[in-house]
Amino acid sequence: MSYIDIINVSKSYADNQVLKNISLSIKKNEFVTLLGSSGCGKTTLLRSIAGLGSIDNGKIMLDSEDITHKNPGDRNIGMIFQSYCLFPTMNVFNNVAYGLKLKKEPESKIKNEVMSALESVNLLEKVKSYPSQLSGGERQRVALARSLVMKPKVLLLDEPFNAIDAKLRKALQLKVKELHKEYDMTSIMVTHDQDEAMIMSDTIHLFKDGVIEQSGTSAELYLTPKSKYVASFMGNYNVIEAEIFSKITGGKYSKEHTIGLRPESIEIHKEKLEAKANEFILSGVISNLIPQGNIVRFSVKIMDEYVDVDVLVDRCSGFSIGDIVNLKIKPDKILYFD
Ligand SMILES: Nc1ncnc2c1ncn2[C@@H]1O[C@H](COP(=O)(O)OP(=O)(O)OP(=O)(O)O)[C@@H](O)[C@H]1O
Repeated sequence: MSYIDIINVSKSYADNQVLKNISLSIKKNEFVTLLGSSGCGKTTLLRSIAGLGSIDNGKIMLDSEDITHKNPGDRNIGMIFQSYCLFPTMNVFNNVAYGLKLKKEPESKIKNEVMSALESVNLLEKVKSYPSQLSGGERQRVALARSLVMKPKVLLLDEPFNAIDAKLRKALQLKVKELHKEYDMTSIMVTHDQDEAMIMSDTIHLFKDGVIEQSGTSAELYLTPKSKYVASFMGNYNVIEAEIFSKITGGKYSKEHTIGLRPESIEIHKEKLEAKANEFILSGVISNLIPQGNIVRFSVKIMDEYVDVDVLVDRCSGFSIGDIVNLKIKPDKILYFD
């Protein structure tokens, strides 16, 4: 049973059609990400759900109610933007209390709710500070508390961690997930960062030019991408045209296909290998080694092509640039795209 239904939603700005008949369903308490490259329509859809932008066609349902034409203030939806949007002349307490004051809630209730929201985001000690006295991460947490205090049914997050450094970003991502559960919310986040989408989401909707290219869990999108586009977006797939794959493997692949290989699914060996049934053993030369945290990415030149292979950092001793190596590719690791 879905909680939010986006039904055949379309939107154009002049002759630029930004949303092309989008439909998707979101369950209660789900954490959903709208993922895609810049300009593909994610924010336009998020703003339509919030009521901050109109749509040309279609319907938006929330908890079985048609909210397509409802005022933003009547939707019980909270929104957090990349740019925080805090009031610079108000201290943290008053920024967070703003919405409750507008609703003319009693003073004692406002105080309790604000302090409890600030406690949730670990900011009690900054209650009297002004936005200019806070770091980017602290400002974003104030923005989060300001939304939480209104106890929205739905929380919308538009690239909320963009302006925050990598370490704090991780901590805030986990905090938001924790609060999403604690406040019993349904959350929809827009991002162009696939790692962030994979860390946070129950379901990812990957957009491409105003349509949803694929929806699923992060594992589904990563392991079974339905197209070359999804594979390139979700991971660091080697995407190889059939003609070239036929050339380097000596096999025969239909020209209509493109081959996808995940770098971590390819084995790399210094010693000579015997190919078992349907396996490929390809010889090449290491042209580059790029450390990437817990893995090292090897770029291996085979004829005129480069294939990326990921190896755990503690398994790469003994390999150097210029070494001749053998790659083993198992048949069940090969993906075929039309
Ligand atoms: N108010 C507007 N008037 C005209 N065109 C607009 C308006 N808002 C957005 N657009 C255009 O609509 C397209 C989609 O914009 P949108 O902000 O939804 O993309 P996005 O996927 O969220 O991108 P980004 O990640 O860069 O924010 C873009 O081509 C953008 O220039």
